[in-house]
Amino acid sequence: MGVKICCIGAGYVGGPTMAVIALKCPDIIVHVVDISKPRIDAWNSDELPIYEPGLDEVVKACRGKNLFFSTDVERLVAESDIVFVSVNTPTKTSGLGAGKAADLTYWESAARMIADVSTSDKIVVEKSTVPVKTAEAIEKILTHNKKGINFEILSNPEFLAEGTAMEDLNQPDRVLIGGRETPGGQKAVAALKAVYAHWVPEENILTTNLWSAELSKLAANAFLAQRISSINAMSALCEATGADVSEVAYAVGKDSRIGPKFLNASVGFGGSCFQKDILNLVYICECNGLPEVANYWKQVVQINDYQKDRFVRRVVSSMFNTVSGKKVAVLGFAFKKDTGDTRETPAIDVCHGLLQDKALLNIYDPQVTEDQIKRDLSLNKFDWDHPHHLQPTNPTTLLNQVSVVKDAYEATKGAHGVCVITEWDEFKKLDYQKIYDGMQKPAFIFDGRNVLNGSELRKIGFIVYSIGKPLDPWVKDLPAAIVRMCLLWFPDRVGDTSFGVIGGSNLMCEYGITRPAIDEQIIVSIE
Ligand SMILES: NC(=O)c1ccc[n+]([C@@H]2O[C@H](COP(=O)([O-])OP(=O)(O)OC[C@H]3O[C@@H](n4cnc5c(N)ncnc54)[C@H](O)[C@@H]3O)[C@@H](O)[C@H]2O)c1
Ligand SMILES: O=c1ccn([C@@H]2O[C@H](COP(=O)(O)OP(=O)(O)O[C@H]3O[C@H](CO)[C@@H](O)[C@H](O)[C@H]3O)[C@@H](O)[C@H]2O)c(=O)[nH]1
Repeated sequence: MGVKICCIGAGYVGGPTMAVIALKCPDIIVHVVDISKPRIDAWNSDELPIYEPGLDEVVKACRGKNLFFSTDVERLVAESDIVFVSVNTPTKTSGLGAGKAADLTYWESAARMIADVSTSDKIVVEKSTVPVKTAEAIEKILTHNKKGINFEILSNPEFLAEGTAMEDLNQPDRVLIGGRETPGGQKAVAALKAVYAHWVPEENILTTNLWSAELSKLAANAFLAQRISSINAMSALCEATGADVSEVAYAVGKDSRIGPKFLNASVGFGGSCFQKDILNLVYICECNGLPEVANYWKQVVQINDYQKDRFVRRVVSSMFNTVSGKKVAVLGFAFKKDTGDTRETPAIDVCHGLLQDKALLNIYDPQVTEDQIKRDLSLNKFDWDHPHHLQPTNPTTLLNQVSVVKDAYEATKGAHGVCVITEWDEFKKLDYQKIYDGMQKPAFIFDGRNVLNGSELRKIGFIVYSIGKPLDPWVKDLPAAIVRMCLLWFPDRVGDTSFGVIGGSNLMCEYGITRPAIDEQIIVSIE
């Protein structure tokens, strides 16, 4: 038998990554360990803890042969040659760097445990996404008890995307391994390279120094998210000008220097990585005395927040500036299709926005459970990224306004509006005539993913809003009416471009409304 691998953290990264290593390297024994017993039990059952196309088959093929899931963390770490660490690295919620910096509590406790239980030399691999220079701190922890054991630390960030994890792992664009430029460091790099070389072509295995590898992970996510924020920023301009964001994205992406990928305008990016990693990058820039660089990347997250907020405001303003007591169907809750993962999904912010305007939500997602949805709507920002059993919940009465239902037809029945938040394929194939017939009129559809055929829906009778597409006359005329009314209310502020009106529930000029209160929630500035 070859080397023994142990991976600490049986999550979205640890589980699939180790399953593929086990599949491709029958000579290697792979143990995946976790502090969460329910998670390990699920990995050992027929109902895996995560949904990822193609994962079941690989786990079933290897489990019990050279792939094992266990809570016997210390023993299995002690017995291994290579230890991957793939634990949570959430955003700090308090103290220095709160709201930005990475919280390395779980990483540090894993490193201390490795140092304490080890009786033989080990290669310790950073699989979690960590701030650049983390390896230096980890090295100090690993060597603190001076037992004469040699630890070599490597950075081997993971680039898989959820929903396509198995393809990404089978045929990675690249595998990145960073190590110390010492003979010991280079030997460790070669050992890890030999594992991936079982199936990844040599030219796709990149080796760098430790800091380049750590930073490349944050940089790659920042670049990807930046493309989405760029096209989303354009989507707002498209709506203001009559351009179509899909046409713009196609035309821009045809430039081979730019390329077509990651230019789909959306209600906003979600997922456990982009926001967290960019905030982490921002913090690192600030700590290194680079506020201009920090502000540049911060804007990617700010545009994303703006996009989610803009979507909610469109929904509310289109539906006569109030959704109070109205049923709104939310189709999709996962942060993207083909995953049951809801971490940092834009659905959470959209639902919160609508709930605060007193909407009654009927939520349906093919892969997300009612418990998960209600939990997500009750969690404070950033608390989702802790091991499940350590997440603090925050009971909220807003949940009284939420129903989670079993299919899209049930969700839309009797609804005033439908919001498509996740691009699940099944939403493209629904019988929209049937949905229209069952809804209140006028019936609204807000397509946050541009997956529906707007002109077909308009023929049925829907009022349609699609991100970054020419606006339906109904949607378009509303803000204009509000501006006109505002000019009457505040004639002294004409020409003051900093001035705007809220989209609060009492505002709809052509429906006999009262003068609105002004607050920071500006939706229309008066030009
Ligand atoms: N999800 C992704 O697509 C993705 C992709 C690339 C990188 N990453 C990074 O990989 C890391 C893990 O992400 P994830 O999505 O797999 O998280 P996850 O929450 O799904 O899994 C982490 C697991 O680690 C376990 N854990 C925490 N502390 C532990 C400890 N001391 N000992 C044993 N187990 C412990 C938790 O119980 C949990 O099951 C993060 O740093 C993340 O940023 C994630
Ligand atoms: O054109 C696009 C592409 C994506 N998204 C959204 O962006 C988010 C993230 O999507 P994606 O990147 O496909 O999924 P993740 O699983 O979050 O993967 C990202 O984050 C991982 C964790 O770090 C990295 O490993 C991956 O390389 C990186 O793609 C999702 O909400 C998508 O809907 C868009 O809105 N428009």
